[in-house]
Amino acid sequence: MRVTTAEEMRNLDRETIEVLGIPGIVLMENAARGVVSVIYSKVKGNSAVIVCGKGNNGGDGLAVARNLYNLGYDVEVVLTAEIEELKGDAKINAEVLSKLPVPIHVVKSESQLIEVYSLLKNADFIVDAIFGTGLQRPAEGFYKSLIEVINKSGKTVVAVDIPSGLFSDTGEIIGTHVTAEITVTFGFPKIAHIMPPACNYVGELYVVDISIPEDIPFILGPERYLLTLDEVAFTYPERDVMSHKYTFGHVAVVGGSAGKTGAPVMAAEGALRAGAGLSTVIVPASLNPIFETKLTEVMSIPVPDTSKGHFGIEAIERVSKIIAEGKFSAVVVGPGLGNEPETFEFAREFIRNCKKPMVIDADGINALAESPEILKAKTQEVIITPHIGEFSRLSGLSKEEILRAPHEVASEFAKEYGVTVVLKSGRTVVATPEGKTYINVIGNPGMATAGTGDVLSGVIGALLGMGVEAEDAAKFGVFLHSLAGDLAAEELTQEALKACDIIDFLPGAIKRVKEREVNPIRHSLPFVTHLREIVGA
Ligand SMILES: NC(=O)C1=CN([C@@H]2O[C@H](COP(=O)(O)OP(=O)(O)OC[C@H]3O[C@@H](n4cnc5c(N)ncnc54)[C@H](O)[C@@H]3O)[C@@H](O)[C@H]2O)[C@@H](O)CC1
Ligand SMILES: [K+]
Repeated sequence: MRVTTAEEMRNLDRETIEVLGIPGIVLMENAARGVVSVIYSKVKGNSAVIVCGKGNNGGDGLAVARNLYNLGYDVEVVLTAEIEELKGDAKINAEVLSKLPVPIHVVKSESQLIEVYSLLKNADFIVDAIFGTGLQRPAEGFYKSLIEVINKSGKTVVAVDIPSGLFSDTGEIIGTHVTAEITVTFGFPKIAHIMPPACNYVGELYVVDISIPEDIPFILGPERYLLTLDEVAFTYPERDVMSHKYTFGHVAVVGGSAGKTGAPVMAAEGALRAGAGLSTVIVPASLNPIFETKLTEVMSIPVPDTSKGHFGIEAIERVSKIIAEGKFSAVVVGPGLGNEPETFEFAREFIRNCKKPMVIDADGINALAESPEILKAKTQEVIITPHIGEFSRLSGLSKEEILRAPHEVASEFAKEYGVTVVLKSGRTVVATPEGKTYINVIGNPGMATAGTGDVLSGVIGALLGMGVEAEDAAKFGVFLHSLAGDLAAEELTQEALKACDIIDFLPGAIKRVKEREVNPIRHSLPFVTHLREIVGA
């Protein structure tokens, strides 16, 4: 499913009305009835105050008021303009409502906010329809105070489209805004619904199909999607009776250094659990006895090292030869490599030489920071999996610049360097060399613990090793890893979760993904859908 900006949504609304010929008032009614159906099934109480602004978001609110009234709710409306000042569909809805016994309090000045506060205090819940996608600047003066009064009331707030004061196009907070328990949005989620910190104030997100088709070719602008199971094009291959281990690929993990022997092990075991037929770690020889002790199914190939327990330049030729001549179908380079200058030189040269599909992670990425152009010369499938700090070193952007719009910076980098980027954070973004982005909304903060990135690199490596294209391997790998993290947290708590648990819960995640029925009807989501249902996890 698309994730849109306010302008893209306006274009979609306009085209649906003008080209398809669905009247705006129908879209507004669909929107309002979607909000009401969420209220009906999710919100306790039967008295509501609907706070309406003077644009179409307010128009939605007025239609919500009528629909709630029709269901028997006790409804009062606060409207920030005279009915005569409204326009178009919002005005029609205000005129209709004014003929019903629903009190409409016109409130335009701060002095009236005491009265508003007592109205709110007497209601069971509030519907916030002050601003939607039309917010142009931070809420100030009267509007700022109105929003503060809503927040101070302590009542359950259902936001229409977006909590008023949040700006649709960014996860950044631009000013005072409503904090909602539930947000019901229309058509498609907006960036603010998905990206932090704004998404923290949205509450439970529902998306209503208001009759705007997803595939209208006239949405220009960057292709930005939620990472949903439907977007994940990959399905595991059937395991034929005559399958053998090489049928499912052989992943090589190049990494490890003194003090960091766990990282390649987690990557290699993650790869096996994600379905790889074979998995081998290629490690500094002086550490090999440790690997031999730790590993059971995973094999190890020791390579002469600096004798201080990390790879140096003398290992370049040997490792390159092992990879070139071995039956490896994918390579993961980076887990636990360490950051010695000679190790970085090893990593750069190895990456330059390697012709197999590869995942570059951790210190493999740090090694590229001084010469990222190495990536441009790669012709095979390449996926880089930086966290924010690694991406900052690689791209030269500050962490603040990255966090402002991770989907945009990841997309720019992927296009410029021709690689698939998995930019890891609480909202991991997969960006393709064509510039498409997929934002992951599953997973949990319990996964912010050492080693989870190593597991992810192994999972993605396994998929690449099965011959899956980089984009699908990255998307499916991120999805599966997050789902395993959620299943692990459910059983073990977020606090206790550690990286190896994700490996242990991969089987459950694979089972869930395989069990999910693929519905033959495209976009066959119900009329009103919770974010989690959309994602399919
Ligand atoms: N046909 C459509 O376009 C549809 C629109 N829908 C609703 O319409 C909304 C968008 O409506 P609008 O474009 O009318 O915009 P909004 O209703 O979001 O708000 C715009 C109004 O607030 C004013 N405004 C903006 N920022 C302000 C600020 N900081 N301080 C004070 N005033 C400010 C604007 O001048 C305008 O009057 C969507 O969020 C959605 O709720 C839905 O009804 C579905 C169909
Ligand atoms: K709103």
